[in-house]
Amino acid sequence: MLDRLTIRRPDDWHVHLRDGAMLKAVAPPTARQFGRAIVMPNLSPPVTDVAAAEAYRARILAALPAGVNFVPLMTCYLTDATDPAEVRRGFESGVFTACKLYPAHATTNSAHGVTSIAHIAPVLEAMQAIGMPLLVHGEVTDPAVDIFDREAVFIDRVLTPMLADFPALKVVMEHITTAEAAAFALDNPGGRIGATVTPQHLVINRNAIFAGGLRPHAYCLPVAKREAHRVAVRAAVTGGARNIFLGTDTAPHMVEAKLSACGCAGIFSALTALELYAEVFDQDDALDRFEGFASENGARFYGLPLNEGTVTLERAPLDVPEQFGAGESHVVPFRAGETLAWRMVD
Ligand SMILES: NC(=O)N[C@@H](CC(=O)O)C(=O)O
Ligand SMILES: [Zn+2]
Ligand SMILES: [Zn+2]
Repeated sequence: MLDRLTIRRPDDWHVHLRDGAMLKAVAPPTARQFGRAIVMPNLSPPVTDVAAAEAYRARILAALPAGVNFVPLMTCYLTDATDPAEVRRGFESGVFTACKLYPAHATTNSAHGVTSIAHIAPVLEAMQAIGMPLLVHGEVTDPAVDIFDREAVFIDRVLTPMLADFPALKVVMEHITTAEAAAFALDNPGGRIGATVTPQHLVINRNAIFAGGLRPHAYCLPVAKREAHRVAVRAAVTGGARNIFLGTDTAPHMVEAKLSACGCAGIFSALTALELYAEVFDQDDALDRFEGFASENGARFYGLPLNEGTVTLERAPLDVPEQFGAGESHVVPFRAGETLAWRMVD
């Protein structure tokens, strides 16, 4: 039995670092585990231009301890009014790595998101011309569509026509949760379609949200689906699909915002991200495929060099803290109070 695993330094291709005091708290754990991270732009106000992204990047770097080797990769939040010239300038100057499509009102801080793909057609034209990836929160917002069907319906109604209209556009299906999304990624291995998968969607199904009572800490978007979907997504990940990569979607919210009559969506996993995934690969007898998922597939999709250096994990119990941050106002991590089977060796 393998008890120690050394892999190339991994990247997290979907992270929410927030801002202010929260940024100072959550940036160091992500930087401890990962060489780079795609930083989501859904601040309020959102990061919609080059100047805002440069300023945010500087705040992220300032939140890290001296000497930490971590590169935040910035994204541009698309709105109906995004200027294609600004997107192009940001990408060509190395500030923007990608653009993020939030359908308006699909998730946290998406009120300024896109109301129709037609409104961003000139932006998508520019992006496909320069090879800039589009990162998609892939859920429709039509209130007539059941919340558990919103991802699958998005593939049919939005993603498929968009890929036909912009035949060279590279797209990452973020935080996939369904058999339909996993199949779509597996059917499109050619380098045009990528997908990220969170730790929670490999571990929990929708029962976790209602286990003995309402469980706000198991609530994120896209919401966890029924067991057959978890199994399908997990099989694609631990089966070694080369266009599926690590993206935690670590999304911290203060406990009072989670435990509310209208609780926020988001699960915080940054403290133990690698350990959560390692446990999944180990359970599926797929530890030999963990490095591809964590450290290679994403970089290859984005056309970035693989990281130098390594991280090591060992098979040893790791207690997930009950809370992150002292006092009444804190963040509750994913699987708080549980013991994981792997731990990163510093
Ligand atoms: N995943 C979540 O449930 N929440 C994210 C937004 C997102 O990634 O959709 C957040 O910013 O809190
Ligand atoms: Zn999202
Ligand atoms: Zn997210």
